[in-house]
Amino acid sequence: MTEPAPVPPPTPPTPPTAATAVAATAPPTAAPSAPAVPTSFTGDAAPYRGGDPYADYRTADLPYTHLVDLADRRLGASVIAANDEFFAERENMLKPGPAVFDPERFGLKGKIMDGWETRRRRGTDAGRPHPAEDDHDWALVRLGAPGVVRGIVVDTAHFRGNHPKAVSVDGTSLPGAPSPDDLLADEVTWTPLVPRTDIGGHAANGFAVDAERRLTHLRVRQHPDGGIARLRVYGEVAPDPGWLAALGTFDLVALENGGRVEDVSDRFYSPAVHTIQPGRSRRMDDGWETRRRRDRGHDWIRYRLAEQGEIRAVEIDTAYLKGNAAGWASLSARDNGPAADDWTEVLPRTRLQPDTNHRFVLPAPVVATEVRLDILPDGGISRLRLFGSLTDAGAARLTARHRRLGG
Ligand SMILES: NC(=O)NC(NC(N)=O)C(=O)[O-]
Repeated sequence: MTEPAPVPPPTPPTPPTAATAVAATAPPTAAPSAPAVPTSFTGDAAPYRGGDPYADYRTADLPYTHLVDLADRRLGASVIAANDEFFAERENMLKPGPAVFDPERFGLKGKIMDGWETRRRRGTDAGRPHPAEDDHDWALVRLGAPGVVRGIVVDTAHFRGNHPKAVSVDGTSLPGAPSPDDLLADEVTWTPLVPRTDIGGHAANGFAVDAERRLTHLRVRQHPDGGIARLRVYGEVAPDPGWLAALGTFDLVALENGGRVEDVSDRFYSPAVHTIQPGRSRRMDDGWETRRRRDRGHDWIRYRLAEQGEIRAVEIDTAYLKGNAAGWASLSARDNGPAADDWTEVLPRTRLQPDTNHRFVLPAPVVATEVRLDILPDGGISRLRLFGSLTDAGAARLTARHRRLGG
């Protein structure tokens, strides 16, 4: 079976976040660029003058936004501590979707901002009213899954005169579930990901990251103070091979286990990566939904497994897709090798029901590194689960990668 021709991604109709804005136009297989290079945004944005607050938002196409956001709250990321959050809570930084701005909303402490915002720093006395050169605010972020960071977006949407002058970001890797105090201890070594760099207000400030290490936590600093609307940390999940070996059978395509979406026919309503997120979908936009097709084609997603695995059981869930669930689905698999283009059908075209989890035991285990889901003719699914275990070769490669990344 030959792979269907991809349908080009559409232009999103509404003003999006930095992350979704660039995701919609980024090439799906672009390689990350090497050194940490800031975007060109610096300085204040103009004061808000009414109308669409995103009209003068500054953003750019960034080559790493097709990767998974390791700081996605839905993957389990959390801002576990910050030294100050006087004006706005640190947790806002990891919310999915664009930051919201309502010019009329004020609370008892000031303007309600959809981001993490600290108070204004002051100097020591009347003769030195300005903050010292090294004064800064910090927040500690636990990644949703340990991984290698390829790019970071510090989104200052709506922070026009109160964004930080500069930011810096460092990463570390600690086992287990370290507390904020554990992370703040002197002996923790931090790898610089983004050196202290001036950034712009009301802008998607993007940084390519060159750090070939498996990281579990980030330290975000704003110099000397200010507000950050959203933090996106793009990269590749690096699962713990010891954990996967202990589990034995697990979901080979789950994001948290190192599975990923390689390409997809349609990104119109929701990203295909939703189909491999943890847990069951909770509403329609938590799954993957395509446009209504008016041609004779069909939609599809191509996935890469955590490593070479043996798939034994499959779940295709259409939860919350009721009038728009895929009509039929089929699954094909291929294994890396000389004939890597040969797809083998492992689940024949099968009728799907709306809002239903469908379970299939495969007649024989299927060894694969990639899987393609075809849905006919269009519509959506909420989750795909591919249960099985790693082959010996897959487990060995994963262990070697883990060691290479300092795990
Ligand atoms: N207009 C403001 O946003 N002012 C202050 N911030 C909030 N959130 O009120 C400040 O000092 O940056």
